[in-house]
Amino acid sequence: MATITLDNLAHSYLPRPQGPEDFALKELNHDWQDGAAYALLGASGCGKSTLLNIISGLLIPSQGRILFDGVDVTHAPTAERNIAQVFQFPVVYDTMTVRDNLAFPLRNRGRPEAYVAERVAEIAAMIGMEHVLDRKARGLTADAKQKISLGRGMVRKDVNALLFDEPLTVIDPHMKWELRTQLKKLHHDFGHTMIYVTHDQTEALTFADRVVVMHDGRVVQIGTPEDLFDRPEHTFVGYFIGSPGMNLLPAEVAGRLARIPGGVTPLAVDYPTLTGRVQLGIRPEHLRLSADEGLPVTIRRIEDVGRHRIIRADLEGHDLNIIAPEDQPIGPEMTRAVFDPARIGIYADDWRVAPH
Ligand SMILES: Nc1ncnc2c1ncn2[C@@H]1O[C@H](COP(=O)(O)OP(=O)(O)OP(=O)(O)O)[C@@H](O)[C@H]1O
Repeated sequence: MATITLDNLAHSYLPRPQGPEDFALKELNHDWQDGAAYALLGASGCGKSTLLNIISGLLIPSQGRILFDGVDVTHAPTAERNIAQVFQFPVVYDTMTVRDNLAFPLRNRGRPEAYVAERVAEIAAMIGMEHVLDRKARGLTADAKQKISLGRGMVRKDVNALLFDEPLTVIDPHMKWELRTQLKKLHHDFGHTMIYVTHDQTEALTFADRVVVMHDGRVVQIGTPEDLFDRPEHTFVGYFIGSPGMNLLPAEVAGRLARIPGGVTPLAVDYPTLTGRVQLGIRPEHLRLSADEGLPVTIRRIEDVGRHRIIRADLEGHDLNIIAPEDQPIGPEMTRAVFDPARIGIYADDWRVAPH
């Protein structure tokens, strides 16, 4: 395993980039800690694959360096980086048996056959393919082939890092959950440095110790799933994480009060004088409906999603989502929304503002 350092890294696909907007990956400094499980999360086109390809050596960055345990590998080819990769679609040898496919990376490195057999058995059990080890890969479903790809990616214990690029796309939903749990267990048992690219927040939040959220070519926050939920550093994180995401309302902040559509709501802390576009952010979980306190809302729709209800409301022309417990009665007198002051975040030009 290795610590992977990104040093002033940036990438533009254009030969002569003029400004930040020409960079698919904007300047980034970060250490991926040895043995940690990271998810790289963001919407399509935000630069996830660009970053992963730089780490794996498929792409040479136009700026900065990448180091494995302090050694500069910026220009080293993939083969020299000692990493295992699993892609979105299966990469298997059709004419080989499942067993030989799984054994391939180990035999390639000249491991003794007894060790190969032991590891293949372990991995086959993990991906639930013990019973088809002697079948040829040809003719297996895409789902089964992708499990082989995952198994092949994980069979070596001595890699610097394991990189996954949306590896569960072709896997059926039930198996997805199972494989994600297995990957997490594998990480726990072997302590590989893992980087897992996805645009699916559930996948990222269940798999990773640390989630790296990317937006528009920039890393906007690196944190635990709890950090991302409790303290989104950027409005994109607030909006992208959560179901539904954080509510954002235009605001004017003075001391411990925020003026938002519908009136004034108290804040738990003082803020400095703010410039730029100021917004108040609050998660639907931290709002509650009331008959007599808070700001006036119009309820448009109530969705029952099992564990709780999502109330789609309107606050002076702005959407406001509120999550209410399933057992809370919602009568016609519940026409106000109460904001929990301790859970409000204030944002200026999309970045969270630290209170005084
Ligand atoms: N080879 C390329 N040449 C030019 N532009 C590219 C190339 N590859 C990616 N881009 C652009 O760089 C930006 C980031 O793309 P990237 O594939 O890294 O995003 P992503 O988050 O992985 O998206 P997806 O999930 O759709 O693969 C996009 O605007 C994309 O159009």
